[in-house]
Amino acid sequence: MAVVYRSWKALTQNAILTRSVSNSLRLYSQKPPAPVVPLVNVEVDDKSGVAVVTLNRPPVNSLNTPLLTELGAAIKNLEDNKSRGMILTSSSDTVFSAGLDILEMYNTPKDQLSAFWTTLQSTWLSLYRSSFPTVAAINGHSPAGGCLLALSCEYRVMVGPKFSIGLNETQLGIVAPPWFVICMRDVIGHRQTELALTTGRLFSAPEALKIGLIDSMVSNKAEAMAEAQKFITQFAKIPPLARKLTKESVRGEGIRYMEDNMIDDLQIFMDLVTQPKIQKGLEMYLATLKKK
Ligand SMILES: CCCCCCCCCCC/C=C/C(=O)SCCNC(=O)CCNC(=O)[C@H](O)C(C)(C)COP(=O)(O)OP(=O)(O)OC[C@H]1O[C@@H](n2cnc3c(N)ncnc32)[C@H](O)[C@@H]1OP(=O)(O)O
Repeated sequence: MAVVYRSWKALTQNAILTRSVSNSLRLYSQKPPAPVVPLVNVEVDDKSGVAVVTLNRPPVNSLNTPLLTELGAAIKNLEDNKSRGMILTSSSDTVFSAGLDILEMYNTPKDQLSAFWTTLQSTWLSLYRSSFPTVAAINGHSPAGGCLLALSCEYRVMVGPKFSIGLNETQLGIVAPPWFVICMRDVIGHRQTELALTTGRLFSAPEALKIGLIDSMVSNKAEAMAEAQKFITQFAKIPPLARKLTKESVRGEGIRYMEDNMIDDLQIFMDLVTQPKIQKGLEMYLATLKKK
């Protein structure tokens, strides 16, 4: 028995030695690890104290769990540091955000699907109810979840005329949840929301301006950033607590909806999105996106 033990031990030690030599050799032959690039960049202007939060997930800033987690953490950090304001924009020249990452909803294990949706819920809530002023500088297309992010800010400046924005969920055979609807309705009103959402319409920037979906149209990102700064500057003389409580009061319906219905909302999402018919629809939509 002792002999067997000794030889087994020798064998394992030998294996450890061989492994560590080959690991070292592998280390020498490997390229250095790629730097970890943040999915969300935050730059705070020293003078104004305004933070520019840039979505940075090429090619289209589709919102997956890691991106939403980073965005949520960035907002919490600004909240903790009593930020003067936040401008949300994109590192892409043509896309603000392509909305939710469809790959997070297609053929996804239930635990991941649930983590994805709860991350979206909590990140959305922290953006929607943030105590500091928020502006979306929409420097590219902004469908569905991208439009939701923009709607959740207090002011929208969009680069036009060629980019589009809207809640196009019905065109994909899915349904914009009630909190998406509340955001849209609070910005463009009940009638326009019903028309826009039932048809899944995407609006060009001039059309969006006409119905009040965006507040301003500019011709490039620099102009968008300047106008966003200007919007935030007007709050310099407003007492922050009065501002925060007023914002919470105006946005009370959306905030309460999420606080009271987080679990039901998750359950409805899971039930709906895992239906074979919806999965087939998402598969076909992904295929059309890839074929373009
Ligand atoms: C009663 C209550 C019920 C509640 C039930 C809830 C039910 C679920 C609710 C879910 C709500 C969903 C919200 C969403 O946001 S769904 C996503 C909708 N998004 C879109 O429709 C936009 C799709 N994308 C585009 O239209 C274009 O990509 C865009 C105009 C944004 C940019 O065009 P561009 O030509 O610049 O880029 P490409 O189209 O070539 O795309 C590049 C690659 O990116 C991939 N892609 C694009 N969009 C997405 C996406 N949203 N998710 C994942 N991947 C995406 C695209 O396939 C290309 O990939 P490849 O490079 O691999 O080909």
